[in-house]
Amino acid sequence: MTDLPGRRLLLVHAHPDDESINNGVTMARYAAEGAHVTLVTCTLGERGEVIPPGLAHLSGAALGGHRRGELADAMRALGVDDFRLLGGPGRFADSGMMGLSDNDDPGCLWQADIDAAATLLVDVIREVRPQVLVTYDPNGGYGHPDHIQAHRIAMRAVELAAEAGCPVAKVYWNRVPRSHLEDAFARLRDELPGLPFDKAAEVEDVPGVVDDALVTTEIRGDGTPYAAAKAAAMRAHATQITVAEPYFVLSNDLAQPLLTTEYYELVRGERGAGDGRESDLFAGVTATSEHGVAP
Ligand SMILES: CC(=O)N[C@H]1[C@@H](O[C@@H]2[C@H](O)[C@H](O)[C@@H](O)[C@H](O)[C@H]2O)O[C@H](CO)[C@@H](O)[C@@H]1O
Ligand SMILES: [Zn+2]
Repeated sequence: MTDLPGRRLLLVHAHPDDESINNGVTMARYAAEGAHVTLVTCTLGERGEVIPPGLAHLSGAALGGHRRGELADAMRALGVDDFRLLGGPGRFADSGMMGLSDNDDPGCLWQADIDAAATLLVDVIREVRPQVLVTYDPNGGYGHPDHIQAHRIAMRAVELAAEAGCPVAKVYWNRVPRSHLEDAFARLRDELPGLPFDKAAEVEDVPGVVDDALVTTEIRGDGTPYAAAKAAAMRAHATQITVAEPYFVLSNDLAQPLLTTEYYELVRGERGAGDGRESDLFAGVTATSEHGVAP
């Protein structure tokens, strides 16, 4: 694998928009630094709600196709050109929110066989040979069936890839430290009267919120072009997200902070040297002949 850029990052997400919300700064930074960034999205989000009234007619396959276009626009904003749908467009349907009858759709991600879906992701790992993989925690951040399955598929694919001689050196889960969110929500509540939003979400509504001690790594984007890139990528997902920096809402119209520092928990692999949190997902990834960072 000598023709690949040195550093290779793979992100596994459930729907178009999750990548920008969770990792927009991270993806933009590493793409700008010349790393190879690969996004795998598991569904097209065809069971999502639609915010703009002018697009309210979109549903099902039409919405899925439209969100595929939003994803391409978001990737352009982040400078990422390798973005794929797991198993190809429409292979796995959006499962809907937990508890809905949509979850019983035999073609939806929630009903997918984990090993079969993970094998599709192993094909990507064999091709790209990422040193680092990012996905959700076991609860998918907030309990959405597709997020939970994306976690299960990604973690199983890492196991299968290692057995096949394609180890992923470091695996991270998306996280947000509670204390940071509490400060950000305090500011949001103060500023809410001047915002184009009526209500604020709660700290516990934010996917992946955990005690600070669990957060091993932070990728800072404040004061960099990567923060603006993230906001532009989130705006590209206009059916799902309305941005009024430094805040945004989903279709539930509950305002939450648009985070320009992104946080992670290292769950597999060795932390980089030094005290405190890592500031680089590739910290400690040693150059090797096959999978490491090129010397
Ligand atoms: C961020 C995310 O994962 N969005 C999912 C989610 O969408 C939410 C859902 O429609 C909910 O009913 C709304 O209240 C909330 O505002 C939405 O963010 O679930 C959708 C259906 O599975 C999915 O398409 C969307 O990407
Ligand atoms: Zn999602």
